[in-house]
Amino acid sequence: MVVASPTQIHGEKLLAIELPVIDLSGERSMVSNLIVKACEEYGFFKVKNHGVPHDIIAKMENESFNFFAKTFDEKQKAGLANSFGYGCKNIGFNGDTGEVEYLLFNTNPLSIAERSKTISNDPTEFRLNHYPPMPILCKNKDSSSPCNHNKVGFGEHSDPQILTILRSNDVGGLQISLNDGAWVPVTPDPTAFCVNVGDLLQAMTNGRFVSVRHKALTNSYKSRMSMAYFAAPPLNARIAVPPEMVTPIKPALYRPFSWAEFKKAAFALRLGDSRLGLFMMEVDEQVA
Ligand SMILES: O=C(O)CCC(=O)C(=O)O
Ligand SMILES: [Fe+2]
Repeated sequence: MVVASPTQIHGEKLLAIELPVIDLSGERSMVSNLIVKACEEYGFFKVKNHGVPHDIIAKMENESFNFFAKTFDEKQKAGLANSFGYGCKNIGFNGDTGEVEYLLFNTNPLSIAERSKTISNDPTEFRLNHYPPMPILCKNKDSSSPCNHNKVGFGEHSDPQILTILRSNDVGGLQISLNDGAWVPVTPDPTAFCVNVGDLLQAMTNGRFVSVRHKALTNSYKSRMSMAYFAAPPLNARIAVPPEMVTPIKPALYRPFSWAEFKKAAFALRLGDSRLGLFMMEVDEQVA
């Protein structure tokens, strides 16, 4: 790991470190060990050699840009961003906003495959995020360097599901948060996928894997396009830690809950709120 000293920008600590990149074509047990280590250390890693053909990804990116280039009225025909639809600047239903527009899909079992109905009654979600460039007038007119401030596109949050797989074009903006409050910018790599642990996986591993907090910033010169697939269980799935992960030194942190219960709680909170906090055991309830 390359450790750099943090820089301070607008009162925030930025840290340039190399985040784990895992080659999925490697030997299986070695790949598993690297994934576990990355999930414990960061709740985040990139994968290369994932096997998804480049032309399919390029076609999706192209279609995404075509969609977002349409007029606002046209885009609104996709409907409101409920389980499927178009959203602009508003994120969720509790007043969170950002410089982002997005298209949300339910990966509908009917259109994907009849068969998936048998394994899920809560189709997982898929989301396209478009962060248009946000030009900002330079206050310092004498400055010869280009003005490149960043605005918040998607505010700080953790993903509620089990796992997120995200791919972006070659424009940066994604940052992940480390425990000490420092932010690590994720170098964009259109050939790789970013994988991050969500809240459910943190609960299922008794806090061993971290649901990483992250955000996306805009820049003043180029659009960022990201595609995220959120893997979630069926609504009635019971989220609980396997008994072997509970020990006297590491007692159960969360009470068991269903994904439906968790989703309901998440909808009532703001983007940046900690949802898992609502499901934490009281200290006197924590039994090994
Ligand atoms: O666009 C990005 O890089 C982050 C998007 C994100 O965090 C999300 O859609 O949950
Ligand atoms: Fe996210």
